[in-house]
Amino acid sequence: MKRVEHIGIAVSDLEAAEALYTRLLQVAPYKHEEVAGEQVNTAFFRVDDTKIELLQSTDPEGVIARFIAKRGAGIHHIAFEVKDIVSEMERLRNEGFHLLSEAPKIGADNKLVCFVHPKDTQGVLIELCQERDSLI
Ligand SMILES: CC[C@@H](C(=O)O)C(=O)SCCNC(=O)CCNC(=O)[C@H](O)C(C)(C)COP(=O)(O)OP(=O)(O)OC[C@H]1O[C@@H](n2cnc3c(N)ncnc32)[C@H](O)[C@@H]1OP(=O)(O)O
Ligand SMILES: [Co+2]
Repeated sequence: MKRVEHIGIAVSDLEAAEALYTRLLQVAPYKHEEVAGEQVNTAFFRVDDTKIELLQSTDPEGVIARFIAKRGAGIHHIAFEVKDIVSEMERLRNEGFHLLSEAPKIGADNKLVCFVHPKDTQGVLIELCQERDSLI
């Protein structure tokens, strides 16, 4: 794993959360993107060499909506950048971690992503991500 690529934060009102993080970080979001496959709208802020990813559900039954219903808004996942997501997935499977997809999925910001079940990681949802342009 190379570094923390982003921290995902589940929010119920993206516009209000964006305004708040803009005030907090003193920087505007550099990007908005809908990821239909994950049923989310996102806004991204740069913080040094990492990012904050705000996530609002586009579906009342989506994972972000369910997370907020159960736990309230807040930190949803930590994403680690990896060099080769397929081999990292294989390594983690061999280590006994339960991955939430068989293969990498399309994420936001030009990434391939996959998730490790929070039950295997002390209650923290972990995302792996790899830049799509850097595919090996
Ligand atoms: C924008 C695209 C991409 C990117 O490029 O960065 C993203 O970040 S997408 C982010 C949204 N997508 C995902 O999170 C996909 C992976 N997540 C899942 O598949 C599910 O959320 C889950 C982790 C498998 C949980 O789903 P499910 O089992 O259906 O939900 P429950 O609500 O029943 O929860 C079961 C259990 O797990 C706890 N939980 C749920 N989410 C989290 C979380 N983020 N962190 C920690 N724990 C979590 C939940 O509280 C339940 O616990 P118990 O109540 O104790 O059973
Ligand atoms: Co993410």
